[in-house]
Amino acid sequence: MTAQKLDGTATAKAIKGEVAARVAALAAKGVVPGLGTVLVGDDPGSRWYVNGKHKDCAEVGIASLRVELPATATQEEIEAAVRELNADPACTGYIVQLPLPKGIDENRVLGLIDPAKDADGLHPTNLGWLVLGEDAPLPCTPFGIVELLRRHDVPIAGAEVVVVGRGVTVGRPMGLLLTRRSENATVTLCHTGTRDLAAHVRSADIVVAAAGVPGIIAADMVKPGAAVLDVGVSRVDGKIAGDVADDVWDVAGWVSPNPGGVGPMTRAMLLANVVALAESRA
Ligand SMILES: Nc1nc(=O)c2c([nH]1)NC[C@@H]1CN(c3ccc(C(=O)N[C@@H](CCC(=O)O)C(=O)O)cc3)C=[N+]21
Repeated sequence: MTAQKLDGTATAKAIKGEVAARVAALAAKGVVPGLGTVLVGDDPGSRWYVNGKHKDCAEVGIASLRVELPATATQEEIEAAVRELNADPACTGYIVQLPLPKGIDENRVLGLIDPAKDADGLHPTNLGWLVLGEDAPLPCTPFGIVELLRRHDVPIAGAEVVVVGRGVTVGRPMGLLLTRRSENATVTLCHTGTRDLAAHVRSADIVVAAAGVPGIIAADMVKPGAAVLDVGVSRVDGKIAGDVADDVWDVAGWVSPNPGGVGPMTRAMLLANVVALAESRA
């Protein structure tokens, strides 16, 4: 094991400390930020994530509001929950836990979130602000990946980055974020239609693996010394399997473990987004 660990657990803890200090400064002005969550159905994984978010809030002094709907909830019922949080002054920002049950129009629900309360940064308006280079809540996972790299002094400016996966929560916004002037990376966005994935990955100084295919990034695809971020979350025999094969640690310069890498950073940036929304309103 030669690669250095991109320690998401420790970095998230540091960020939570910074968020707690910002929450305390807001409290001095009489402002208590509140994070809302909308959980539909009883998927144990989703429930586990949402519980974690409320635990994180308690740790840093953010109030939390929990909305739960049964798996049988209709489009109208979910939309009503969103409207209620939009109107609730105690709710600074909120998330609708994805995925929503089959048959629900997810994009319609996301589109109804007040962009000024979009803790996930996934509202079309906020994705648009990202394209335009204006300040707005950032999608938590890409935001967390940038912070994880920065705080481990991995050079980003001028780096060749290969992102594997074009999903809306990770891959697509990751490319937008890293190509901003402030990050200045060169990004190649690979996906299932990419003809020669290995050739692309081999040229990368930074690899963001968000395909959701266990072990898709093999050691012989990685440039020696590269930074490899493992975003994939698959379950194999009840255990979390990332997109990055174990022997990549022998070749890479940095690797984010999974668990303990990008996941805790995603959670920390959600808190950072909520406190930033509260600050901009205070
Ligand atoms: N609206 C919405 N926003 C999200 O941010 C969102 C979502 N929906 N749906 C599901 C995905 C998944 N996600 C994770 C967050 C933290 C960990 C995490 O902290 N994992 C730990 C432990 C993993 C374990 O042991 O199960 C780790 O990586 O160390 C993982 C996955 C957020 N998501």
